Amino acid sequence: SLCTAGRRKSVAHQEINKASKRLSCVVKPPDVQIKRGKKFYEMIEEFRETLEISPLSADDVAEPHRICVCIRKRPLNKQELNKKEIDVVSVPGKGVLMVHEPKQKVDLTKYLENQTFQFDYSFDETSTNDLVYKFTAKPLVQSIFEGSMATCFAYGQTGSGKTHTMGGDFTGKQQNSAKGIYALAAQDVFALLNHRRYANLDLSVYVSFFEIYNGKVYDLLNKKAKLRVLEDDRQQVQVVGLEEVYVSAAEDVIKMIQMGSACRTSGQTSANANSSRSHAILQIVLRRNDRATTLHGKFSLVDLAGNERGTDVSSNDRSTLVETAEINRSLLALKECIRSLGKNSDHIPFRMSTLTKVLRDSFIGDKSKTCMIAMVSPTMSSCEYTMNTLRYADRYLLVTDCQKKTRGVFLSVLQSEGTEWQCQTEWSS
Ligand SMILES: Nc1ncnc2c1ncn2[C@@H]1O[C@H](COP(=O)(O)OP(=O)(O)OP(=O)(O)O)[C@@H](O)[C@H]1O
Repeated sequence: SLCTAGRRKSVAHQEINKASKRLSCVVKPPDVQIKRGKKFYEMIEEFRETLEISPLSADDVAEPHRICVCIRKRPLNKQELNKKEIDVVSVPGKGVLMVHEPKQKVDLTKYLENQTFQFDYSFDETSTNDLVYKFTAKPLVQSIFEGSMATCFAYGQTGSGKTHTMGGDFTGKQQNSAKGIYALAAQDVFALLNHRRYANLDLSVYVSFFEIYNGKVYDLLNKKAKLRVLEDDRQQVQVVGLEEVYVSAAEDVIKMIQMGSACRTSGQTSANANSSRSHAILQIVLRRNDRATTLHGKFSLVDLAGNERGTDVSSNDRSTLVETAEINRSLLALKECIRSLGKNSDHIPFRMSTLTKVLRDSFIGDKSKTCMIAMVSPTMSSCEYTMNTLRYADRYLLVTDCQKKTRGVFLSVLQSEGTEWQCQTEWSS
């Protein structure tokens, strides 16, 4: 249990400290840089041996959630392995993720700061897209047949695996679009459409795919046409002229994804490689086959802009600053809207950004359901970005009306600093 993990943690701490002291007395490192890295690596390995591991399996049951917050750690890649980068993230399972942050005291003694975060589900580096899908988007697909407005977000720093998760993995330059959450969701939509339980609803499936860059909407199924977002007097938000393509099979959806993704990256040079600075939104829409093609349910799958821009203040290029401010604003708005949804609040601050405006439907009413998959890179060099992601997505901060866990006492100290949230989390037994 987590309580045991908590107790073990302090014991492990002492042992690790002892071990590191011994090492530092006896071993004189010839190459400080490498030795330093290695020592942290050893400390982390020793700590890992004390962890109780119970990874999520495909046989586990996906519990229904109105708001589900998950974390996915990607494996170290080839370049990182070549550079002998250290993996500082552990996923023991049961929704827990730990970061082993290397620290140094003023007297230069090294120690690990082990921070624990709790989510609904945590996926380790061996998890497949299929497994992630089962616990995140799959339950939402079912819900749109019941009339829900569902959203699934991929959040994280550039290179942490958002596109891999949503759009599918790459073998060389070729993306396996059929293996991403977009495609897996599309396959299930058609499976359910033909299921006898929903057949009498007489529904058709439509797809739209668009991008939000610097607060502007671009249609990825119509040559990146720039579209306007309007709100009528009944507060209904409309993206004027957005293509909504009728699809009759999952393969059609995959074609649209490939077309849209190609459109998204076309004409990009390294100077304007904005795909990781824009939000991509795929919408799978269910409409009744009546005269008005009445909306029945909608699933929005969102590949969010890289969040590291939020901390990147080194650039003084004006367009980058504007871009950064816009990304920050939309991610903060998203967090506020999910928080309002969690509190069942009447006030949804959706006007704060274009992203939340176009997703307004998804934040109102008891039929709204949402899932956030936060991605993290495992390396020591991305530690700071990883901590930012974890703080953003921490279930207890994102969803404030959470139930008290009986397994442990959760302490969280919230401190608001501008648009940045800072927190400390600990388990105590
Ligand atoms: N779970 C995983 N297993 C194996 N490889 C992965 C995994 N997640 C990501 N990768 C690999 O890591 C690299 C970066 O992933 P990806 O392009 O999905 O990141 P991203 O977060 O979408 O970045 P960007 O914001 O720049 O689009 C890719 O080469 C991808 O194939």
